Amino acid sequence: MQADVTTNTSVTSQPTTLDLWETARSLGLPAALWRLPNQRDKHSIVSFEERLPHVVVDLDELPAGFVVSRFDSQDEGPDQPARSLFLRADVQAVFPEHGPAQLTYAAEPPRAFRQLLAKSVRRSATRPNPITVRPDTQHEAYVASVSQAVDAIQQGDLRKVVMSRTKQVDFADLPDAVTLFDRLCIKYPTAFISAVSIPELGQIWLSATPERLISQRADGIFETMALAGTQSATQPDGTPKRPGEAMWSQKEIEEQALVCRYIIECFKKIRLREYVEVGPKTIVAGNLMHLSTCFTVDIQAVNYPQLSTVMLRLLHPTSAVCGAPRGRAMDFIKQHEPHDRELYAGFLGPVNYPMSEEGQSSQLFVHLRCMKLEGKLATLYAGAGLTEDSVPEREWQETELKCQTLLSVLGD
Ligand SMILES: C=C(O[C@@H]1C=C(C(=O)O)C=C[C@H]1O)C(=O)O
Repeated sequence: MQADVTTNTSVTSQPTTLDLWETARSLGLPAALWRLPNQRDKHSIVSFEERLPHVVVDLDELPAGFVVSRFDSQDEGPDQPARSLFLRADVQAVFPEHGPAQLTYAAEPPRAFRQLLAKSVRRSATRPNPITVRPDTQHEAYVASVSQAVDAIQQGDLRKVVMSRTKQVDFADLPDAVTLFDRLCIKYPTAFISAVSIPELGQIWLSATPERLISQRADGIFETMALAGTQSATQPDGTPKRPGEAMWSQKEIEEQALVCRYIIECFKKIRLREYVEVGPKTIVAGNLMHLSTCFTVDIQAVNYPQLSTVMLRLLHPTSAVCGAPRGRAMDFIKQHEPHDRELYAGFLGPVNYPMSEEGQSSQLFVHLRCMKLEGKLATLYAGAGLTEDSVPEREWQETELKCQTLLSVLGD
């Protein structure tokens, strides 16, 4: 059942995620709501800047906030560091699983803010909000572009390229992003779940991504991961597969190894050898399984305080979402994909944020298994990594499976 949001006038000193989200939305203010992998607390921030600044993501410079970056944020010029939208944490809120919400104001809110926030938002009796999935018109073109990519790879122009497609879904009524966010949190406990409202674009983005781009943890550990290779997490009879039961083909093993190599090349560029590499291992990401290798570095031990910022610039967009070599894969994507990826396959997450008692951390994720909401229309995005052994129809089926991650929480 889809919830309906109405405002009633009872005063609350205990705002919910929905109260804060709706207060921001009604004042045209940007907001982000997220839940980290394997955690239960939800976090939210509201920015009092109606138009978001574009910033260079420098973790030593930015104040606490939430960053959202386009897939092609590098395109401002070869020597320009990527620029990202930045939601400054003017209000920071943590919503523990049990116990009261804690709100902190870092700036003076607009006049109506506290007043509106004090009026709790109730979901009125839930009303069905059926969805209609628009018929796919992209199948033929997608399959043709996979064949072209395979030809280009076989001719040696490329080693790997990630081609994406979209799927559009109409809601009967305006969907409630917080209800969808809550459903994603329940269904995908190991994913990074987020909802980001960008009023100046008229968009809300929702995602349940399995892929960490970079983290700078409160304990001074840098983390990144190489994720690739995809298969269903269920047996043909519908029973869940255990990770140990996953069988990986040579194609998938090589595809993931390419992403690992790409990360190691980035470490090499900065002459960093002291990284710990664990994997590849099979991980479960909702309805899917992937191969994952985790890389960690002790930032203090290597005496490289800028490591996270430097690696972010080198890594994005990784060969897990773009391809290898990066420049040629990017050109191929621009030539062959009919849509603009916008924030899909970009990165997002909290930076310099007091996420736990241990201190601040920055946690950026690759924006996958995501959709853009514009009014009653949802656009879902999914891609597949192509190598010389790709079979076009199978790659299309892989994008269908990836769309299911979000699609499965949209209906009633
Ligand atoms: C491109 C996507 O996912 C990426 C591509 C994968 C693959 O090609 O197997 C697997 C995980 C992600 O790194 C997506 O979900 O849209």
